Amino acid sequence: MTARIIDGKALAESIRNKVAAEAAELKRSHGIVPGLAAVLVGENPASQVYVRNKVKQTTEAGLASFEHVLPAETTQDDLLALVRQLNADPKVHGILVQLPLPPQIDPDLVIATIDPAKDVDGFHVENAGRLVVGQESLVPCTPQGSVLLAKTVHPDLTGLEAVVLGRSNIVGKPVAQLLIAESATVTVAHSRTRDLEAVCRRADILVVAVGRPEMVKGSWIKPGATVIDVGINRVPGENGKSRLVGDVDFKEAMEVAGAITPVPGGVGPMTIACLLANTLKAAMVANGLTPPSF
Ligand SMILES: NC(=O)C1=CN([C@@H]2O[C@H](COP(=O)(O)OP(=O)(O)OC[C@H]3O[C@@H](n4cnc5c(N)ncnc54)[C@H](OP(=O)(O)O)[C@@H]3O)[C@@H](O)[C@H]2O)C=CC1
Ligand SMILES: Nc1nc(=O)c2c([nH]1)NC[C@@H]1CN(c3ccc(C(=O)N[C@@H](CCC(=O)O)C(=O)O)cc3)C=[N+]21
Repeated sequence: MTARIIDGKALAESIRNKVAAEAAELKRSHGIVPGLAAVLVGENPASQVYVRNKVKQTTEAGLASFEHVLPAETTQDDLLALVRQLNADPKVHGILVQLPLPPQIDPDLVIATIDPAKDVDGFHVENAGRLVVGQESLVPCTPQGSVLLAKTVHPDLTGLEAVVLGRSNIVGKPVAQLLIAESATVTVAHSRTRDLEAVCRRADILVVAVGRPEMVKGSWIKPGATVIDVGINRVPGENGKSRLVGDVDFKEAMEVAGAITPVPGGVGPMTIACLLANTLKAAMVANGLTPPSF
């Protein structure tokens, strides 16, 4: 069997087009341009790819993009001062502080300082808590994108066996919460899980976010399962160049899975599309308007 490849690029493009149309209408009817401020501290190579794609797609969707690139030595106080300034800026509806941050800065404190209404990453405890209890919130982008991709294969996830490999606050845990909300039966596996391979093999939907290049092999996958590969890993490629691979061994998985997201072209583009959708949503809610669903 050869798995169907889930086209994250195409779905992301359709979401971005919808954001662009809604943003144009918002500008025409209310004179509001949703603004996204992104803060990058230091020079993490993975983060730079993200920033580059993000700025381009933000402006293409008709949103305003405010980039703040700070040196790696930036103090925590200086970063917190910038976050407070962005909280107070009426042109800024969404704030994203790129993670990871350099060691002198406490990421929890930075996230806690972001106005929850502008927290388009959905990392603030207020948004994380709202997601858990099922209240309206800004939902983390990568988890939102991952579940939207799974739903292209299974529009109704009710009763399906879902395994999430990884329990980080930014990916694994919110993915699990979204799958619970979709009425899947959810198992969260991590580095202390016993017999990981057997746990993964139970999954109808396997979402992998471990940050280990090609760790999940074909033998870990139930025949016909849907595999959502969140991993973005840069590994040495041919003639000195690097290439991107996921956390799943794509070649092996293709032989077993029913459907799989590629890397690149899977979850990555969806993360950015959902970020733009969250920024539009934040701008509309800030102005007392009802945002569309995506
Ligand atoms: N596509 C996108 O837009 C995005 C992609 N990513 C990618 O997703 C991946 C995960 O990111 P993130 O959640 O931030 O990573 P973290 O490092 O924060 O979390 C990794 C999780 O995987 C678990 N884990 C690590 N090694 C193993 C192992 N050998 N066996 C079982 N479990 C293991 C850890 O377990 P434990 O908790 O026990 O330590 C942890 O829960 C990365 O490749 C990252 O680059 C991230 C964000 C966005
Ligand atoms: N506060 C915060 N929020 C994040 O969401 C966040 C973060 N920090 N730090 C870094 C990670 C990583 N991340 C990516 C998003 C999109 C692509 C992406 O667009 N990937 C494309 C293109 C890759 C390429 O250009 O080759 C793809 O997979 O097809 C990659 C990586 C978001 N992250």
